[in-house]
Amino acid sequence: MTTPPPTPLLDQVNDPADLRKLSEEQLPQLAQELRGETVRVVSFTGGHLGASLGVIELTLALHYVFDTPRDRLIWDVGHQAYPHKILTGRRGRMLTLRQGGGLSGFTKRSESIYDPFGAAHTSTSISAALGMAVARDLRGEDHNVIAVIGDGAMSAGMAYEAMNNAGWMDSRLIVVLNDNDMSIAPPVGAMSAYLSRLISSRPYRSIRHVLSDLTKQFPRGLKVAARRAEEYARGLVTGGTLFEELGFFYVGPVDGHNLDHLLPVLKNLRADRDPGPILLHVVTKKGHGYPPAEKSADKYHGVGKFDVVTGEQVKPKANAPSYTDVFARALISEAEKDERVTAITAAMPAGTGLDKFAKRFTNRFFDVGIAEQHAVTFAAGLAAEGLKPFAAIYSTFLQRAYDQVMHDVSLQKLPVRFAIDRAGLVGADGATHAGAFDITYLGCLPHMVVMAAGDEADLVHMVATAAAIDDRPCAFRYPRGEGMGVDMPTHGTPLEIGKGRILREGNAVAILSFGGRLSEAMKACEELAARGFSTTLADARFAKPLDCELVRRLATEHPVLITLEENAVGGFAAHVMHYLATEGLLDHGLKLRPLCLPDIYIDQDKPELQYDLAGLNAVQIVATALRALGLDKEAAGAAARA
Ligand SMILES: Cc1ncc(C[n+]2csc(CCOP(=O)(O)OP(=O)(O)O)c2C)c(N)n1
Ligand SMILES: CC(=O)[C@@H](O)[C@H](O)COP(=O)(O)O
Ligand SMILES: [Mg+2]
Repeated sequence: MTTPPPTPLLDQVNDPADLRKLSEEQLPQLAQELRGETVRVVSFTGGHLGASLGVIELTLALHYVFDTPRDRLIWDVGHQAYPHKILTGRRGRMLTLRQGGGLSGFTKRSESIYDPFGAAHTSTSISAALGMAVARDLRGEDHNVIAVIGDGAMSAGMAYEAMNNAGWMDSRLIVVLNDNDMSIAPPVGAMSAYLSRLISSRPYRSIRHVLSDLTKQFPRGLKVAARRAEEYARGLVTGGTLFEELGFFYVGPVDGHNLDHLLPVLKNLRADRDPGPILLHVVTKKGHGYPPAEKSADKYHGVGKFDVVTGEQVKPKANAPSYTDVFARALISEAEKDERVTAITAAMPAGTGLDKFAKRFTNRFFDVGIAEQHAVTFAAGLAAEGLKPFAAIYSTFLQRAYDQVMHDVSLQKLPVRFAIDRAGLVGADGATHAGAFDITYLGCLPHMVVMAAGDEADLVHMVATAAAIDDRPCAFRYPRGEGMGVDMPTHGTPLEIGKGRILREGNAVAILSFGGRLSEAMKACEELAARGFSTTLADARFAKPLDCELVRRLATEHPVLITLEENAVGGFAAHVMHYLATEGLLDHGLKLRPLCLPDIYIDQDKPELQYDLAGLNAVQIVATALRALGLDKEAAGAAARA
């Protein structure tokens, strides 16, 4: 390990109050130290490096000028908040970032008073900031509220809903648009093109111009009125920027890496007491100041551990293809057979594997931006016209689009196929990104077929099944990470709808698994067999329609039935229990044990440890079975050996 470069200024900064003791002349050096420290930390922990490197100067300038935490600073997503964490008393814990018991990879209210609002899903910051600004006004207080939102996050409906509301209200609010011309992938959409035009039509101002503009700009009301009068007089009725038309006072674009520009602008915004929202357009570069990040296509959006000198990332050797890759390949194969197959992502082309689909079928691939709600209804429109849309959306992000799934898809029985990646616990991203609820929120919708892949081969068949289901919507879920290493089929074959499969037969215990815990269920069966208990293992494949015949058989032929799923209470087990109760199959002594995610939010950790906490690993399945068989002592012993 090389010795980290000295950080004499950063060492003096435990919190923003220390930062404000430094002179402005010292800030460029501090920025350099902060950048080096951010790179160093993430080289050990992995994480969202590129976004953080892009806001080093902005973070320094905001904390230097504003009186945080009294002034509220809200980072959209929170994935760019590593330098903010370093400056706000968390430097000593940075090496625990994204690890069990450590710092979250996002902003989190319970972590620091400098995190006034938690995040991880995009585009919430302006709404939250407006709420805080209005609360301040109602209380008669006078602090500032600042939201920092990226250009990618600006593509989501929620950001526009918030601007629409803010522009109409009188609350004093500062929105910093951090425009690095990147989302996770290159940004898409008309708004992105508009921002580029805005920047090229208004090149950076020299410091002399910035200052003189700002002096002229305040008080804002007068400036706006004067400019409007002049525009109307000259017949320029097209108005100002889109933001101005929405009621914001637009300032910029400003070079977000130039402290000589940022500081005076921010000081002016701090001094401004006029009502209404301001939008400061700051232009930055994702990955700025770290050459390997600047050169890479994704600007080091999300990285594993890496070598600081070369930038080379440590990629653990894969033992099996990832579910995401299997899905992408299977979908391409379906698209080769049927030209109606189309694919939609909401700004996650690489994460969902659809970047591969995009290369092969450019015209049938749609990246709609960070806009899950639109993605779903757009898919509904495609389906209404007879196409076969696959909306590939992470389980956690599909939560955004619930009404669209219900109202636009399920109610109209439109055959949209939901490819739900990141089902279950996801590791380092923690609770915000866990796919914990989709079986519940999809399983209760009429018409919806809900499948979960027990292994990667079955995922191939589920893609084929989804392509074949053309009279109603369906969803298939699969976890983050590698498959089980099973033999892969050469092509997908549609499954019989609502039919599960039996993988091994026994008589003491039945395990009915739905989805990605199948491998743990298999291990549990081996362990139970070693203890002399024969187990039936079934893979339900469908939560809806449920394989009632299979459930009935398992319930009537075994004294103990365990259901297993990576979803919260109210998911697969609820369907099984509902059926059993309705049919009177719980009236004769069956010991039913539903194993699902507990009713808590599980923070970041290694997935296997998260599942330990959730009680969904093989040892806990075995302990559950032994307890149900009345072998409490053995169960305790089995659990203790974990
Ligand atoms: C609702 C939602 N959809 C998708 C994501 C995944 N995601 C995280 S960051 C990001 C890109 C954000 O781009 P931008 O706001 O420009 O920030 P940058 O990374 O460029 O700083 C995306 C798509 C998410 N966190 N939340
Ligand atoms: C911040 C964010 O929401 C994404 O970058 C997310 O962390 C990606 O997760 P995966 O690594 O599972 O694609
Ligand atoms: Mg961006």
